[in-house]
Amino acid sequence: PNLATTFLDLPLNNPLMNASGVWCSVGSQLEALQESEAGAMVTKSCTLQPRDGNPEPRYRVLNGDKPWGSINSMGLPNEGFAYYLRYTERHDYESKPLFISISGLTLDDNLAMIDGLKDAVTPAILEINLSCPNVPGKAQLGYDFDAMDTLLAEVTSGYGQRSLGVKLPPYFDIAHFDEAAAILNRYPTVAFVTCINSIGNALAIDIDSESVIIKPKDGFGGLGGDYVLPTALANVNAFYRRCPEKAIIGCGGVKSGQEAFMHILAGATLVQMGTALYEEGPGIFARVKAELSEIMEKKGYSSLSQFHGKLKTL
Ligand SMILES: C=Cc1c(C(=O)O)[nH]c(=O)[nH]c1=O
Repeated sequence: PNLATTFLDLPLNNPLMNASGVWCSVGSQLEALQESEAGAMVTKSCTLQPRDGNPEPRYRVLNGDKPWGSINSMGLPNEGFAYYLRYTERHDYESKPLFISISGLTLDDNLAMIDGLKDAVTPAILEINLSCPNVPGKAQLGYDFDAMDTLLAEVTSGYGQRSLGVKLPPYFDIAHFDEAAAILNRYPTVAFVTCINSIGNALAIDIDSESVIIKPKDGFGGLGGDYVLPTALANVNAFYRRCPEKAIIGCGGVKSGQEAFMHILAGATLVQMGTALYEEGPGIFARVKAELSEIMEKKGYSSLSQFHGKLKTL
C-alpha cells in the first residue's frame, strides 16, 4: 500500500506527524523529528517572547489500568517566536513539510508573529492555536466565538492570501460544531482545521498520596491519550462534514495504525500524535506507518484516498 498523500499541494510520504507541543520545543527535538519517519512536523506553539511555563510536575502519563493517557498544564513553555522562525530557515523542506504553531497571549502578539512570518516568506505552514490562554477569567479563544471571529478577521487580513490553519479545542455540542464551522467557513484562506487540542481541565488523582499529580492549577490540566479518542474522532468528522473546502488534521488518541486509520476514515488528511509520541519517542512514526500499511493491506486498500472520509453510518 502507498501511504503517500498531499497537503496544500505539498507531497508527503505518509500522513503522520507530531502534535504541536510534543517533541518539538528545542532544536535537538526538532532535528530528531526531521530525521524521523514522520511525514510532516510542527513546532511547539510559540509566544512572541520566550516563556519558562509552569512549575513542574506539569506533565504526567496516566498509565494505571485501561484506559491510558496524559494530563498536562505546561503553561506554554517555549523559546519564543524568533527561535522557531530561525528553525524554519534551516528546515529541510525536501524531506518533509514543516508547520509552525503560534499561540500569542494577545491579539497584537499574534499579529506581530504573523507579520514576522509573512516577511520571512518561509514555506512553513502556519497553524494558529486557538486553545491558547486568553484574558484570565475569560474562556480560551476557541470557546469565545466572538473573540475567535475577531482574531480570524485580523489574522487572515494580516496574512494576506496565504493559506493557514487553526488548532481547535474539542467541542461537545452540535450547536457548537455548527457555530465554529460557520465562523471558519467565512475565512477561505483558513485552509485546514486541526482537531483536537487536549480536553481541558481534567483532574487526575493518586489514591496512595491522596493528591493531585501535577503542580499547576491545583492539578487541573489538559487530557490526552486513549481517553480523548472518541471525542477527537467526533470533532474530525464534524468539521469534515461542515467544512468541505478545508482539509482536516486529526489529533487525539492515536497510538497505533488502528486509530490513525479511524481518523482518516473520519476525514483526516494528516494525523498527529501527542501522548504516544511523548512516551515512545520519534521511533513511533516507523511503527505506526507499518501498522497502518498492514491494515490497508488486509483491507485491500492501495492508497489513503480509497478510504479517506468514507466512514459509513448505519
Ligand atoms: C497553548 C498551550 C497548550 C498547552 C500548554 O503549553 O500548557 N498544553 C496543551 O495541551 N495544549 C496547548 O495548546
